[in-house]
Amino acid sequence: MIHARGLKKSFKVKRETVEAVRGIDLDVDPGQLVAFLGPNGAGKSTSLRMLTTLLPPTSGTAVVAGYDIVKDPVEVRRHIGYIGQKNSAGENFRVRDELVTQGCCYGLTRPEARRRADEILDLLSLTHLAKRGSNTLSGGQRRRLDIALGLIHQPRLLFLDEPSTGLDPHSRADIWAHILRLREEHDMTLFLTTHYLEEADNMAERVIVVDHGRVIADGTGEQLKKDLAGDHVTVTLRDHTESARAAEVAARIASAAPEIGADGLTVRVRVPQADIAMAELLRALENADVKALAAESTRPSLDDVFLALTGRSLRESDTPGA
Ligand SMILES: Nc1ncnc2c1ncn2[C@@H]1O[C@H](COP(=O)(O)OP(=O)(O)OP(=O)(O)O)[C@@H](O)[C@H]1O
Repeated sequence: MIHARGLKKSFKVKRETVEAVRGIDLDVDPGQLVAFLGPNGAGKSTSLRMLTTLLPPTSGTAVVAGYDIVKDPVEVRRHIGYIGQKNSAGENFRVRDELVTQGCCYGLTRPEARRRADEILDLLSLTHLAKRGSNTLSGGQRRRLDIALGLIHQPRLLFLDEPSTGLDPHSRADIWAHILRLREEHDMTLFLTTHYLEEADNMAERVIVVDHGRVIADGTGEQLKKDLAGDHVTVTLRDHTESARAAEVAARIASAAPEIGADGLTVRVRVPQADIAMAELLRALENADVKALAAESTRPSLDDVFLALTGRSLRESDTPGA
């Protein structure tokens, strides 16, 4: 559904060149739900805008929904939906009229556009709001209308740029319920950007992490966490003089060298499976006469994956892509 090779985009800003996207290779199969995750300025929107033909690439190629983004941009646009960060709905139209107008813009006859508008209103639970002005909708309702507008021509591939940003938790959950429904009931391919780690982790079957305009990780959330961050067990010791011995014991079950805390009272060790390893470690410490006061096991998050890859936390990262 998406095949990109060496996709690059740089912008000239005064005398400087901003390398927003530095060479992205990508293959997305039909039906996948892909989250494109990265800190502010990583190049997510620029990549999306190239794939949706809104921006020409500086170099590289991409075939999207079967058409080349440079040679056949009109065909690409006919076969995809794109929901940008800004509201696409106008201020002064009624919800259903807006959808019908959009349908006509895509070449549907007025009766076809009306029929399609009604289907989509139902799909996005907007039927009861059909006659409302779009400027009277709540943030979540308006976002659903944006998605509806992107679906009027029945694309099989939908790009969403930060679909849930700026919404309250309830509306975010609601948007996600609708996104998942689109995928399940209509077999759509969904490619979305987000910087909400939990959303990417819980909802997407594939997470692509970008940083500084490059893909730095690609896989299921579980795979990335297992391969790149791993489970950890942290033991708090009674006596800091025992930390070296505790680390020695911990090293026997570790998948990486144990870390001793600055105060010498904690030993943190990466393990293949935290629940099994914790019991094993406590037993081994007891056998070695090392007294443990407490033990805690932690499963990694996607933020730990990002930290392992870049040395920075994704939650706090706000670095420009250049
Ligand atoms: N039109 C432009 N002119 C100059 N620089 C730009 C332009 N558009 C984007 N950039 C720069 O390119 C880099 C990537 O921006 P982009 O918007 O793609 O990042 P992003 O990952 O989508 O960030 P965010 O999560 O904040 O939306 C940033 O450094 C940005 O300032």
